Amino acid sequence: MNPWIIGLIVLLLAYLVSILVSLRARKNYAHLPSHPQWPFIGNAYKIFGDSHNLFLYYEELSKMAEMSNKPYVLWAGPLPVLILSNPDDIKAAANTFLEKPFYYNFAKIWLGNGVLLAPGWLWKKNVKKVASAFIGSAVEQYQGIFNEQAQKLVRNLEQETNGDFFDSFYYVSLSSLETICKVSFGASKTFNAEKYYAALHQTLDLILARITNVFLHPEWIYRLTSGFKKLSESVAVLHDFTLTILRKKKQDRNLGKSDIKETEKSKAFLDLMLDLSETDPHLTEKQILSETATVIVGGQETVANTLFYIFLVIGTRKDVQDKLCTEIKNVLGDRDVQKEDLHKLVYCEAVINETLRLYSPVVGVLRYADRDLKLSNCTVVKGTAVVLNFWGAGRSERLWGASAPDFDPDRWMPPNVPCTNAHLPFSTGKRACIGKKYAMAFLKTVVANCVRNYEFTTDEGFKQTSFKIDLALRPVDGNLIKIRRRN
Ligand code: HEM
Repeated sequence: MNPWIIGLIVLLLAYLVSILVSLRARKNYAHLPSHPQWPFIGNAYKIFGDSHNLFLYYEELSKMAEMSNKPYVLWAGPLPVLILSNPDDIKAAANTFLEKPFYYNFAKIWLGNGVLLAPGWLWKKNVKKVASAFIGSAVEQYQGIFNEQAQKLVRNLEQETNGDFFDSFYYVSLSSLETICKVSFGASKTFNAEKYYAALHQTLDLILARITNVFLHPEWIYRLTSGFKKLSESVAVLHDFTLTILRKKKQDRNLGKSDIKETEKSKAFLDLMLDLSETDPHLTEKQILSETATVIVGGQETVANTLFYIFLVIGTRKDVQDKLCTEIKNVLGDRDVQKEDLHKLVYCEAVINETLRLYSPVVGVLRYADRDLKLSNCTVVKGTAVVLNFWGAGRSERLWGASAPDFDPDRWMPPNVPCTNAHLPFSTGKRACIGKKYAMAFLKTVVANCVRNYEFTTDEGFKQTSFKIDLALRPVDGNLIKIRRRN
């Protein structure tokens, strides 16, 4: 028989089998909003294209879910992906499902089995150890680093006070990277933030390029590409930084020396991991490398994006900057931020929360349903990939009222009662962010320092800007600000 005909029959049979396997899910999800399906690829045609196209689709499906108040279903070929936007559904799924779908594996070459990517059983073993470096009392010890870094950012921004519009992303990225690296590595002399940043961004870009190209998903194909070679090289740069510092620390420990100076108030994340590894055989050098890379990426990209959006939104609102200035003056005057000040910066917290509600850097996360779960409008069928849609929950007019699209920090101020149930930028449930306390303390410290030194103005283009989903939410354009020294 003609080999083409044999190939076609095999393909058809595979297609029929996949339809049969997914019959139960198809029946369960038949009443949910979706787009028309194409043979073989289902709705996957909706996610082809660039990261801007991906955002437009995400926005469209979020609106469909909002209007119907039901989950949206996407068929990635024969595989169902259920997008949950209702906070109760999101919470139920986040508390039930520990596993992550295979898409996360594309970052394993870099983050290994660190807590972000680890299978459920390993995550349970390690999460408390990693999280112990970011609980309240540990974060309080980093306040000196936060002040130092915020002041450095203020100094770096000085060169942009010539009245021209500029893109603040590089400045805030470097600042958040240096901060999380100081917390992770301690005061290492070998750390070069610019070199680390270049490798980090090349790594993120290459992983994203793979996620958005289904032809690169099979491992054996990807390994034949130049992208794989480049990714291996940039990951090697990142791992070498950590390994050099880790091995030096180990050497010093063996010699009974410590590189922790008397003046350093906090213990670096790596030192904490090394302490724990003395009694915990699971904390191998490889595992410590993965946990450190995870903490650095967790604490860098998200924090940088949040600061970037804060500067953009406050630049459109002089009244918000005036209120921030009054609060900063009343709580701090001209002095450094101390840990006792953080809870008093109430309006500053409202500005951060409102920015995160509208521009959550992580628009959604994925979980793998390893069992059935009953929700209000459907049953999640085992084998489904579930998206927890934080963007949809944060912008829902049903939950936040008609003013949901507006930037309004006052909705967080008493006596107003915000819909905290639908505010999920740090995720929720078992695998939620462990860095929230760190993030809020650092963000407040930077905002206080920057706003008391500069007045921000945003380019008009920002109001019309659209977004793209490049792992984190990024604007397509219109992302420029202007700063002026305050008297
Ligand atoms: C505004 C800042 C931040 C935002 C919006 C944010 C958001 C998130 C989200 C949505 C997740 C869940 C990811 C998933 O389920 O796939 C997550 C997890 C994580 N974040 Fe953050 N994060 C922020 C800051 C930080 C910081 C500062 C650190 C470290 C110091 C950090 C470390 C982590 C880690 C280690 C995880 C994995 C937790 C686990 O799976 O157990 N994050 N973050």
